[in-house]
Amino acid sequence: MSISSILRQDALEYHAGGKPGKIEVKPTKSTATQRDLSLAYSPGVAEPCLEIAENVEKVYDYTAKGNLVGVISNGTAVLGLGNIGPEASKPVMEGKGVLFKVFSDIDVFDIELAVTDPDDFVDTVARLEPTFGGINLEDIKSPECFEIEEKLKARLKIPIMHDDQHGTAIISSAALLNALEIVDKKIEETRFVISGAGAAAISCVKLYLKLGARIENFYIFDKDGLVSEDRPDLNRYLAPLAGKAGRNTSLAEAMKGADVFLGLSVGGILKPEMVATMAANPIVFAMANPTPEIGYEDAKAVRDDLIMATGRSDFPNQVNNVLGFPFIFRGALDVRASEINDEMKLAAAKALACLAKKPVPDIVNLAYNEKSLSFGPEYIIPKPVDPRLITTISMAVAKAAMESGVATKPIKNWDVYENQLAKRLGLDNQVMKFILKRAKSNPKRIVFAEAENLKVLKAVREVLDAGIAKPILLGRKANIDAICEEHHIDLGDIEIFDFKHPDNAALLAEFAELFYEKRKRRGFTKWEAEKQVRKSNYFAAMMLETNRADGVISGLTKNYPDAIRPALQIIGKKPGVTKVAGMYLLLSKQGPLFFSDTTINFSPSVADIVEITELTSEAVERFNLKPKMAMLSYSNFGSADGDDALKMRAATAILKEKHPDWVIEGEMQAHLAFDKELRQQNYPFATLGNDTANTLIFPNLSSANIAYNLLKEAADIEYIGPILLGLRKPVHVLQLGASVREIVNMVAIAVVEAQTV
Ligand SMILES: NC(=O)C1=CN([C@@H]2O[C@H](COP(=O)(O)OP(=O)(O)OC[C@H]3O[C@@H](n4cnc5c(N)ncnc54)[C@H](OP(=O)(O)O)[C@@H]3O)[C@@H](O)[C@H]2O)C=CC1
Ligand SMILES: CC(=O)C(=O)O
Ligand SMILES: [Mg+2]
Repeated sequence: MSISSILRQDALEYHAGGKPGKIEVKPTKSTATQRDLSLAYSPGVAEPCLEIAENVEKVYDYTAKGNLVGVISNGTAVLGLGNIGPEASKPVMEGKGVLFKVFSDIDVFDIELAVTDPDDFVDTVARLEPTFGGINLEDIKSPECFEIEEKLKARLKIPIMHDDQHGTAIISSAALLNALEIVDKKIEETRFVISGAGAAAISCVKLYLKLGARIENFYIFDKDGLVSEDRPDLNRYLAPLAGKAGRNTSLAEAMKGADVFLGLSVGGILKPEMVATMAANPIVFAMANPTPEIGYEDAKAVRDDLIMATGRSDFPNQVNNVLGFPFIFRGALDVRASEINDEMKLAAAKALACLAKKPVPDIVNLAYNEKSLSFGPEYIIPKPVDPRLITTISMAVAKAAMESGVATKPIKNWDVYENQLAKRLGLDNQVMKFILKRAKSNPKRIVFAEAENLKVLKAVREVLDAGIAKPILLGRKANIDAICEEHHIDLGDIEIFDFKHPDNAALLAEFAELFYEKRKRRGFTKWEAEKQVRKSNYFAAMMLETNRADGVISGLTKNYPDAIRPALQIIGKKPGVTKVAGMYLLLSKQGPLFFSDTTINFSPSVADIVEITELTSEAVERFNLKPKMAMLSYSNFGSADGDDALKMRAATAILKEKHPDWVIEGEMQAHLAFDKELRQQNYPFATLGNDTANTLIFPNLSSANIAYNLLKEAADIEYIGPILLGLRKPVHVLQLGASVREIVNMVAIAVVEAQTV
């Protein structure tokens, strides 16, 4: 498998385009004014300098050191490309910087050193200790890399890790343990063939031995052949790993009957005919980059019982140290660990292996264009884009650092730490966490009107795992079971209601009668009523109406007006309410934003706006938030007199009078809802006061709908909705194509609503 010429051109253009390279330095403080500059530099900068001079630990308070990692190489073993020199290694080191940033929010200076002598290398790096919170050594050839790491660890008090050794060992161990579990083999009895006897390979072998593998079961090859006792050239790192088989044993011979092949050498050296001779259910990790020892498809073509992994992202099972280093360093930096020790490495490997067995978040399936990743031969290890990696691995590493006594700044509150980690990737979602917690405190019966659907069934599994509701599924049992079986979804003994089954004829008749009573003066005949309640979303609404369920989730496969109709016809509005409306929640970086009415009322009157705002305020409070409402328009506090401006002005006046304690202001342009300074300068009377709005009320459906759709697409903001307001009991209609996560969120919202009905 070679890199195609198109890809080569793409890669070169990618790196050369715009500003050459992949990273830049960005200030984190305001530099807009002369005053800012005086603080950032002279004279202000002298103050933190003096503080640090007095107490060197304060460098963590006043500089970027605590979040800064040096990625340092001399270019002697760059990927599988060999000794190509420090300049040629720079794209890889910049790349590593990018991965540190996007996966764990760690800042990196990449440093390429023109030095190969181990002692010179150590002296140079040791002198950088004041700059960095941690040091990631990268792509340094063996055996020098071992000596370099050992000496630096002895000299420095910040965490240091040679990633090609330990990152690779940790990640491949997690994948190996899971693969062995799938093929039901014991590591003690597993026979390994290792291609490569360098930094990565030696470290992997050592960790596998710690996990229970036996040294006599290893056949390790380098350029000169088998690492065997009869070789006089073995260095002090390799000699203890030498086997008894003669040095002339070939790779092909060793592969016969082998259980595991691990490639950490160069591309293309493993032949399909060798894979063909391996033991039953063989495992091949061809991890050389960018070209693996054998291509994924070439290996799979000769063995259909093979579990195959590579270091690349374009095939299943990417076993690459990117799954480790960002999160290992995150955990180590956060507890200000003095080193990265074996306990921390093993904790990372175990956490990673466990995570692969948990249900895969939708966002990961989406990223890989997969319908349903789940633990098995094609998914032995989580994907690098999995948003749970940061919390799972970093917390495990931080805990292990504390337990092994190397943490100088222990974590005091793990919930707070978990939130901080999630926030680093913009995953902070306090609002939904609150709703999920509240739902769990008193789970309600939620009926899923469209249960013969993969996404719904996956959501139901998550709902069961989270304990937020008692799901009832409407659909044919055989169909639901078939989908679950195909996608390895275990729903246990969940209630499945095959409502059209002859056994349920009496219930259907009862519902038809009730529906007829409700709608006979709205033109429905008995025959039509019987027909309607045989539709799943009518049946679900009937279950809710007759207290056989506490909430309904429907709509995923229907169009919105069709899906909402049964709720309006059967459940109807709350007493005293004349309007039903739809609200969206956007989880913006600044915090949650509620938009209303995005879904139902085309051109609401002043009275309608008042009612919609009241319903919205009540719903926002259910999220444990105080509504701070901006009544939006194109005019500011009477600056224009168009119909919509007048409408929002009048509605604001009524609401202010009715609810004097509310935080509500208007009419105003959308930016004023967020720009406190501008508002205070020009409209100091505006009672949003020192706050920014969290609830936006729009003058009509077009503006609300356009605004939230624009934001969610252009600004890539996660959203939840539409949340129906004004119904007597909780019914929520999903948007066509809603994701599993959105469905789960809607269930939680329905449960919390049902708790207060
Ligand atoms: N997927 C992942 O996460 C990772 C993958 N890797 C990959 O592993 C490989 C090795 O990296 P690293 O250990 O850092 O580098 P090293 O230079 O330390 O080791 C390379 C090893 O490969 C051996 N080798 C080279 N050519 C052959 C050959 N034809 N047959 C058998 N052995 C050979 C070398 O033998 P000799 O000692 O005789 O020179 C050496 O032992 C690279 O391809 C790298 O991309 C590395 C880290 C992580
Ligand atoms: C992934 C990595 O570090 C390597 O291939 O060298
Ligand atoms: Mg590397």
